[in-house]
Amino acid sequence: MSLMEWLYLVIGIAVLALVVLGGVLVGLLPGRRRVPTTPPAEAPSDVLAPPETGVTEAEPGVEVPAGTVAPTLERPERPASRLVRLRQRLAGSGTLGRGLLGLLSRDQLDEDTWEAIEDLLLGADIGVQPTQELVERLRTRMRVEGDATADARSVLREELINLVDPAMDRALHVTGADGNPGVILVVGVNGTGKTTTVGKIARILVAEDRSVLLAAADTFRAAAADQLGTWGERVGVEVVRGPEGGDPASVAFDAVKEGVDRGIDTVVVDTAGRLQNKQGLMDELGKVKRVIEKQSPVTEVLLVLDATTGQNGLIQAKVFSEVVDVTGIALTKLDGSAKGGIVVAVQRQLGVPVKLVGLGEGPDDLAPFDAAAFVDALLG
Ligand SMILES: Nc1nc2c(ncn2[C@@H]2O[C@H](COP(=O)(O)OP(=O)(O)OP(=O)(O)O)[C@@H](O)[C@H]2O)c(=O)[nH]1
Repeated sequence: MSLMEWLYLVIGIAVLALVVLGGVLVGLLPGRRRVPTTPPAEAPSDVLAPPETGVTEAEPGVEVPAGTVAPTLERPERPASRLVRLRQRLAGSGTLGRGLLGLLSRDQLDEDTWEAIEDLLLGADIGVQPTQELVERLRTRMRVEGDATADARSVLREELINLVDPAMDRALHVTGADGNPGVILVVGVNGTGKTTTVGKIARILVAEDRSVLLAAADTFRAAAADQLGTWGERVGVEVVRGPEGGDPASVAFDAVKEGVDRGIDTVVVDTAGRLQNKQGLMDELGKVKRVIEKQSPVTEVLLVLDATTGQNGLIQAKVFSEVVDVTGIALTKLDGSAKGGIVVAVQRQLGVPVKLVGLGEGPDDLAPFDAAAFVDALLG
């Protein structure tokens, strides 16, 4: 190779080296790093993927605060079957029936037997007058229908049902006229189970798909309003209440007004039952009723009576029936009384039908009263 050829070769290699070196240097300059035109396939999905925290994805537009649990409302039992379910709760049920049947089935219905029958009836709190009437009817029928045909059980059943009076209107008047709410005014001596009964009535109405509002017009006892609040909460029923010691009539008025404005089906008003004097009670209950009726008529005045208080309870109940026009009786704690005859006595003395019976402390242990089902429970 000639000298000139060697020279060209060296120059060529030098130029090539310079080009390569220049390219490398340009590539290393800051701010000029090449951005790929196609982003890595995973990059966008990394941004949208839910964080791996185990939190459930929220629905768009729906806020779910952490730890929130939707309140579950209870579905109360429908009232139709309650008396049958509760029949074994009638304290001493069967004892009276078995005792009477045993005596009536004797071969000889002598005077001693009739006296024993009378004693049994009186002991069950049926009352003197109804006992005499019943014994008279039984005597006649057993004599006329004779030994051969008389079935002591069916005779006794029929006569007891007659005594309880199946013809009485026992429907609870819960519906108002002209689109107004029905208004149930609940009265009675404190401690008879009045507030509890108001709560149980609310459940009966809810079970029948009616809208309900409760009025805590027993402003005398603050706990009564709280108690009602708890009953209401369980079935989604609101309670209108006022300040402790406030005017009961004003609470009742507000509740019924709200009932009218909101198109509520039934407003149930709980009242205080202090019995310090008849005039005071008359003034208070009279005012409550008058004030309610500026909004809408009272459709039912329900007197709550404790079955375990016997004659004493009846005397107290009578005071209420003189003060306010009672249209029905709720007889509570019949499960704690062996004297089912009180049903007859109370109807006779007050002249109004027993419409509901309390047969326990459970929330659905209040049943519509039915004469035949009651007598069947008594007969066991
Ligand atoms: N065993 C039984 N207990 C009942 C019945 N009805 C109510 N009670 C109980 O009687 C107690 C008194 O009931 P309350 O409703 O607080 O009495 P109240 O008459 O409202 O008293 P005030 O609110 O002061 O008027 C409570 O322990 C009730 O659970 C029932 O039918 N059977």
